Amino acid sequence: MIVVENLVKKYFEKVVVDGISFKVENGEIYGFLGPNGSGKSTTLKILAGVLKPTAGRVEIEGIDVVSNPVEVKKIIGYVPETPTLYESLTPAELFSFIGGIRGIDEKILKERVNRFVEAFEIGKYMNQFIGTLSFGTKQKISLIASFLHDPKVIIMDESMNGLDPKSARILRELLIKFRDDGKSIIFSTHVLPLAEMICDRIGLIYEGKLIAEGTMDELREKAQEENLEDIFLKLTKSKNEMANIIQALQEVL
Ligand SMILES: Nc1ncnc2c1ncn2[C@@H]1O[C@H](COP(=O)(O)OP(=O)(O)OP(=O)(O)O)[C@@H](O)[C@H]1O
Repeated sequence: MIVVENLVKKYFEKVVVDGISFKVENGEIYGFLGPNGSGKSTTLKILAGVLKPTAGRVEIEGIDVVSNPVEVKKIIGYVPETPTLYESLTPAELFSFIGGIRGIDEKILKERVNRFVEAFEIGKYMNQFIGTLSFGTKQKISLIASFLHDPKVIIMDESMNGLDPKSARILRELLIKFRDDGKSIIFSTHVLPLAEMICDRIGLIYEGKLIAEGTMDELREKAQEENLEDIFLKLTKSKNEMANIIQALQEVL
């Protein structure tokens, strides 16, 4: 379970996360949506213990992220927006290294690696330097690296980016399985149909504030719109601007 209370992050004097609170239960997929620059990555980095908050509290499975970052890292799988991997290792070496530092039993590690490598079809790259691989392949390696220790809590920042349709589908099915296993999952995405399809609840962040939260039905009720794209545009006050912007573009093009 993830509990976020009155979270604030300032960069110098600029407030980019402005007192947000939410929970992600066990066995729940929570979609974290918002326009560019609204504070999603910053929030997810704080949840993952990568960044310190200016104020507020985050607990993961009852453990405070700020005072116990090492304990928290044992139980979370964090997939950053841009894969940050050791470019001079091969995927095989990276997974073995992760198995070592995470203390994963060798037999279990081998089984998990084989299963994920097969699912994401990266077998042919296992002995190639990560630095030479495509963005999408690095993204798959980053996902596998974050799942190998079977984390209770999964935090993913735009992790569908770069994945081909088959791998995106595999990841979607995997997230549903993780939810059914009782894990807490939070992910940010701009792929609204994906969020609409698999999220139990969605939080909408705008200029650092959580402006709406709920199930799809609750969001439909709040925005008086049917699909998530219209809900998103209405609640982020973009809907009325769109017609003017498109009109202005048509005049110059
Ligand atoms: N290291 C930093 N120093 C100063 N400002 C930063 C820093 N990192 C992020 N910001 C600012 O914080 C705000 C929120 O950024 P963040 O990356 O969290 O947004 P986001 O919602 O994830 O956006 P996107 O959808 O484009 O990925 C932005 O205005 C960004 O410029």
